[in-house]
Amino acid sequence: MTILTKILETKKQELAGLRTDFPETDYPAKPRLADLLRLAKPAGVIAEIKRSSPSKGVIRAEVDVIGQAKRYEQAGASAISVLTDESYFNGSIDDLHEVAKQVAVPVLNKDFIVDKKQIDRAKNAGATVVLLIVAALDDEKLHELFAYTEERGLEALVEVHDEEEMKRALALGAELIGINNRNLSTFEVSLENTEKLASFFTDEQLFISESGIHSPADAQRAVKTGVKGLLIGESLMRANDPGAFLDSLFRQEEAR
Ligand SMILES: O=P(O)(O)OC[C@@H](O)[C@@H](O)c1c[nH]c2ccccc12
Repeated sequence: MTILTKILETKKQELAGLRTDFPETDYPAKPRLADLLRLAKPAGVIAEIKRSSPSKGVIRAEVDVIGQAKRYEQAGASAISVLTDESYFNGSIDDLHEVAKQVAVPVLNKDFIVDKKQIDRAKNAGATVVLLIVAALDDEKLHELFAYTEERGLEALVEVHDEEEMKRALALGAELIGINNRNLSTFEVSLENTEKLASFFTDEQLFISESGIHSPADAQRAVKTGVKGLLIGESLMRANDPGAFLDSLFRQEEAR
C-alpha cells in the first residue's frame, strides 16, 4: 500500500468526526490567487506552514504560526498555504483559521480532500483556495469536488504529477494547476517533473511548481518553464529569516 492510499483511508475514517463550524465570518478580504499570479513577475510564491511530513519527519515542531504567516505576507508572498492534516503532517485546521483571520492574501487549505465536508470546513475556517489532488480522486469525484469548490466561492488548485493527470486537470477546466515535483507514492522529488510537463502549458491556465524548491537556482529553473507560481514549504520553515529567503529567490546573482 502506498502512503497516499494510506492517507486517503485515514481521511475517509476521519470524515464522520470532522469539525466544520467556525463561527467567525469577519475574515479580512482576500484577492483571488489567480488574479495575483497573473500579475506576478516573474512568478508568485505560495508560502507554506508545514511542521512535519511523512517524507522529511519533523521540519519544525514549534512554530509561531501567525508570526510565520505574517512574515510570509510582509515579504510579498502571493498566498499562504497551511497544512491541516493532523495524522501525517502534524497540522491543524485551527492553524488555518488563525492565519485566515490575520492575513489579507489568499489562504490555501493544504490537505487531502475526498469529500465536500472538507470543503465546507475549509470555507468556514477562512480558506479561499483548496487543493484537489488528481491522484487521490476518480474523475467523477474530481468533477463533483471541483464544481462544489466553485459553488462555495473558493478557488481550486488542482494538483498533478504526470501527463495523464495533467490531461485530466485540463479536461476539468481548472484555472490553477499545480505540478507536484514530489511523487506522493515514492516521495522522489525532481524539478524535472515541472520541465517535463511544460509542453502542456497554455495562456489560459496558471501553472504552479510545487515541492523541492530550496534555492534561487531552483526557483529560477522552475520559472524558466513558464510557471507563474512556486509552492515552497520546507525551505521556508527551516530558514532563519524567511523574508530574506523569499527576497533572494529571483535575484540574478544568487542563482550562480
Ligand atoms: O516542503 P516543500 O518540498 O517545499 O513542498 C511544499 C509543498 O509542495 C508540499 O507540501 C505538497 C505539495 N503537494 C502536497 C499534497 C499534500 C501534502 C503536501 C504537499
